[in-house]
Amino acid sequence: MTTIRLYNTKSRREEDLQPLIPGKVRMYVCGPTVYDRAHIGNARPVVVFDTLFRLLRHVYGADAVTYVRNFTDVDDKINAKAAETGRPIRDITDETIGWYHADMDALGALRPTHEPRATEYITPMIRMIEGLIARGHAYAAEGHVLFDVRSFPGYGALSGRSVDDMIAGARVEVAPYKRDPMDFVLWKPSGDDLPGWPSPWGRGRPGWHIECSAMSRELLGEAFDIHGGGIDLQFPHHENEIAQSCCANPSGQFAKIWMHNEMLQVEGKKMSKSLGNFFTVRDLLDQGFPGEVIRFVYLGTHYSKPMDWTADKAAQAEATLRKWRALTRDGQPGQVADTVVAALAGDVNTAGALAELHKLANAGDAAGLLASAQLLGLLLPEMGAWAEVTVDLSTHADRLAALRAEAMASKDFAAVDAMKAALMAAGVEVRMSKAGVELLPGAGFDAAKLPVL
Ligand SMILES: Nc1ncnc2c1ncn2[C@@H]1O[C@H](COP(=O)(O)OP(=O)(O)OP(=O)(O)O)[C@@H](O)[C@H]1O
Ligand SMILES: [Zn+2]
Repeated sequence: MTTIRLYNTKSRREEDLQPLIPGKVRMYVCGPTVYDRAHIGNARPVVVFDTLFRLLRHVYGADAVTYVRNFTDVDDKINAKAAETGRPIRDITDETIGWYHADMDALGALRPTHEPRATEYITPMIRMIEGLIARGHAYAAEGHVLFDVRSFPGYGALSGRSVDDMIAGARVEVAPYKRDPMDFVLWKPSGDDLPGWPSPWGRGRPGWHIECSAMSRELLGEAFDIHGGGIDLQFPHHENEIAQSCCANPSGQFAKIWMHNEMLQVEGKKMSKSLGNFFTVRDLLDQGFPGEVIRFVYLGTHYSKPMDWTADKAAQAEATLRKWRALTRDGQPGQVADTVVAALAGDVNTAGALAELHKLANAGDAAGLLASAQLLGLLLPEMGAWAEVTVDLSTHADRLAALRAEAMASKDFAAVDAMKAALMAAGVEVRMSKAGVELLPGAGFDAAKLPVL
């Protein structure tokens, strides 16, 4: 059986994946807080861990892999959205989950085995908090329950920092009910206008971190193989998850391998809602970028490296996929190439796997290309509709060539420039050379926007 090697953020080295239960793999990935459309940064962990999920299913068998990704549907940002819009919280979270599914399906991401909603796991959260209090790791104060960070010597091990360094570096909330500024909230009180559940500490709601600890324990057990998420979650979220889970279940070891995807950036900064420098997956799909093209762009960069979205990368991805789709159009998938599996098994080296796909295409191995690309979530039959669009742009090309010939004589290029701009606005790639005029439908092509001749 193929050995999969993964970089473990916790041990800071690559490790062989050796499932705790031989032959079965359990993976948890932190999912979205549902109050708004996912931006393309939020989609990066989805594609990364979907690719790993597909590899695990290939190596261990589809039924041997359990993948859990949660929905955080109780959060102050959701409450704020409800207050701002006057809409019921459940409407907002249901609608956002529907969008999330549609957008991530469009990127070829398989649905995880379980997608728990935090609000359906309040009882296990309360039970876990009670356990933490009983073991002396948490304390109740003024309707809140706080985790006592100093009670867990391993705090900071994931990010490699001491508690004192963290206090200096983080913006920690100082509150009168906290024994230590680093102590974090497990439970907080809710007024009548906010969502709340009865608890031993009064009506209230859970803190964010306890959700993942409680849901992973319910669905995967006290110890499991892989925990993933964006690197922005390493501290404090994952550090807090480890503290909660290890203290509540001292015999378990929680997650064995921690994986973190680097950030999708805009001009060197993390794409994020708070910075306002974001656009959504839906924006790209609406502009006509096929989901498959977006996925290909993500796969071009290793998950541990920051990446930018550029139109240039999308154009290259689209050209490659058109070629591969044409090559594999009438064929059936053959064997997945060992070279592609080997690349992915080396810490999910997706860029390396794409390089192997290029080799298969160059060798004319259509059946191998199709099977191997599908392992990466590409060239799936249900994602190919966009590539079937064939358009005849020859009339437009002839007209542009004629305008250019006139302009050469008159030295007035205004009409050429206007026609070129109109074609580009319709998503047409315009290539003009001495040899002639070539027009190709590009990313975002929309026949309805073509200039009328
Ligand atoms: N720019 C980004 N690049 C890659 N992953 C990201 C980026 N921004 C958020 N993520 C990841 O998206 C997932 C969903 O996170 P969540 O819904 O909490 O988004 P968020 O962090 O609130 O977004 P924002 O930072 O824009 O407010 C997490 O795994 C998080 O690490
Ligand atoms: Zn989490």
